[in-house]
Amino acid sequence: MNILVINCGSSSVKYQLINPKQDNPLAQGLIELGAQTDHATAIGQLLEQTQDETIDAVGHRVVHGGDSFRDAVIIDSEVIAQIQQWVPLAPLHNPPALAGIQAAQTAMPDLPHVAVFDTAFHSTLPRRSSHYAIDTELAEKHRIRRYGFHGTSHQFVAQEAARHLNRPINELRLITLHLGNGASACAIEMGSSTETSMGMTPLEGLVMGSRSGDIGAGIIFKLLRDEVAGVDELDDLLNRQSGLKGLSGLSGDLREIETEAAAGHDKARLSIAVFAHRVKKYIGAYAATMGGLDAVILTGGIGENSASMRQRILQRLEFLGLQVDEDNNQDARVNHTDKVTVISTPNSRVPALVIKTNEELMIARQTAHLIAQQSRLQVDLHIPIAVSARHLHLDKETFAALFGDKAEPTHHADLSQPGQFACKEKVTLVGPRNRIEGVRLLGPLRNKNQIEVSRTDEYLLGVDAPVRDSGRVKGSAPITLEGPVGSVRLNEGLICARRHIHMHPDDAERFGVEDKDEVEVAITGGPRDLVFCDVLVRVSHGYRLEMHIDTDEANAAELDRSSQGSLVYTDIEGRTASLRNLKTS
Ligand SMILES: Nc1ncnc2c1ncn2[C@@H]1O[C@H](COP(=O)(O)OP(=O)(O)O)[C@@H](O)[C@H]1O
Ligand SMILES: CC(=O)OP(=O)(O)O
Ligand SMILES: [Mg+2]
Repeated sequence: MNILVINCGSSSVKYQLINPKQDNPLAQGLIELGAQTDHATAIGQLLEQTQDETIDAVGHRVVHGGDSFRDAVIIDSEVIAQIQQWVPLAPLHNPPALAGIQAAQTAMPDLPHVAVFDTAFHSTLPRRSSHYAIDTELAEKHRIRRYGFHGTSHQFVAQEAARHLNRPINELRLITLHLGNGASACAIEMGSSTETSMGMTPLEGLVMGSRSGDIGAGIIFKLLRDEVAGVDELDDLLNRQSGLKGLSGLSGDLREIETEAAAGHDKARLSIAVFAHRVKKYIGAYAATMGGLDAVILTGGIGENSASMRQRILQRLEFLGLQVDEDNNQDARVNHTDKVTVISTPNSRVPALVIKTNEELMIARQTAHLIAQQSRLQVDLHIPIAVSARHLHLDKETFAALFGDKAEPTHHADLSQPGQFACKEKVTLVGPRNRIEGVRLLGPLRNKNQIEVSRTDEYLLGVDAPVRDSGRVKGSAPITLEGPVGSVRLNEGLICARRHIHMHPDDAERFGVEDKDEVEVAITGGPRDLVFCDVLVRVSHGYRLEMHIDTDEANAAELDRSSQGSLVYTDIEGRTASLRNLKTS
């Protein structure tokens, strides 16, 4: 699937055509806007430049989605109206995004268009970090709270860092520093944003190219009262004439400032010092709010490219367990193929990583995921559910000991999985506390004994058997079996079977899952609906679509024999999407 990703700014339209399964884009470009080139003209040019490739969907970067969106959405008129609402809080970013969406929808009316929001990743901010300390009713009425931005980038580099460190993201406390023209820091605990330096608008927090970042609110009153500037002038002053640009008096481009600083320009030096100091301050703050730190990640044009700025930011953080290797820092180079470089010493307890961000790839992934999910909605997602009562599989030797040397398993009834059948033979399970009689054998015989009971059965028997995938009986619970001819004491073999779904490869393709995936299945439409998590998918040409659960699980959901569930998809990055739709019947 090829996704056209559009990032519309006030002065340019940036685009990339991406196959989300590949690191490098199929095409990319930047079209300057001007007197002759409005958004519609730019989109026209962009389509000419990509005409050799197919486009399956369009992903748009939208900076401010406020609290209206927690995830990417397919754009419709309602979504556009919502984005419009947040224009006053992102005057630099949302109007060009809306103009871009409108132009792209006009030019490509038959394609799905998806909005991916900078704010979405920060929808997990806890109350303590999203609230400003002002009157809560006033804040609520005017939707004044901290939303945070650059979420796509923070999330992308956090995932890359976890992959590089070979640690599950839900074990990590990360600080990600997106340092570009806009700059923000983020504290990420267990994969979720818990603090970030931008607030209600992208003006807050770190020093930026032309934005002031944090300043005392009193400064604004003073400038207004002294009539130094009106409201619009102040807006321009803080958004466009401050930050590195305001401090240095030169420009917002760090490269130029670094050149001048090296030549002795005092204000250029000051601007670098203030920038680095502010970032360091946030690192300390976030290490404290998270109660520790497992890695620091630098990204964005400055984070990826300026070794001297990285050095200033990270020096003297040994007390946090972070020690920079200056040679590695100087040599660090990242690109879309070699995304990650470690710049800390081997002994540094907290690694420091430079990571090439890729907001466009992240937008393409989320767009593709949403489109795939939509198309799955069109297909039949029902899964028949079979409730397994307690039963057992035996090996030849145990069968002979229980039923006699000459005996063979006798066919009673076919089971739904091809080749499997229920036998006439039954045994008694003997536990330390109680016996359970009449437990049916399933055929054909196997090479390992496996006795599958429910938790309730375990309590009755007085044993504690592990939850296991079928076939994994090593180290499982012991049990005694009694048959008509003899009894056998097994040292292992008793399990509580892990819930699973048998699928033919065609089903797996239709559901978009693979062998050994873990999925969730929602049971809806009944009197005791629930979602089964940790359901194992087992794919084989020999299987027929069916979910197997035990009697306890079926009772908990008040299921009868003809019940069906529906898959709740687990997406590429392991978060759960809300596709729990269909009902049992
Ligand atoms: N080699 C470099 N050395 C220092 N700064 C750099 C270098 N390359 C890019 N930058 C800085 O990165 C910033 C732009 O970051 P970028 O992430 O591209 O911006 P945007 O937020 O517009 O996407 C500018 O301040 C630029 O000076
Ligand atoms: C939110 C924001 O500041 O974005 P950018 O860095 O693209 O200006
Ligand atoms: Mg940026």
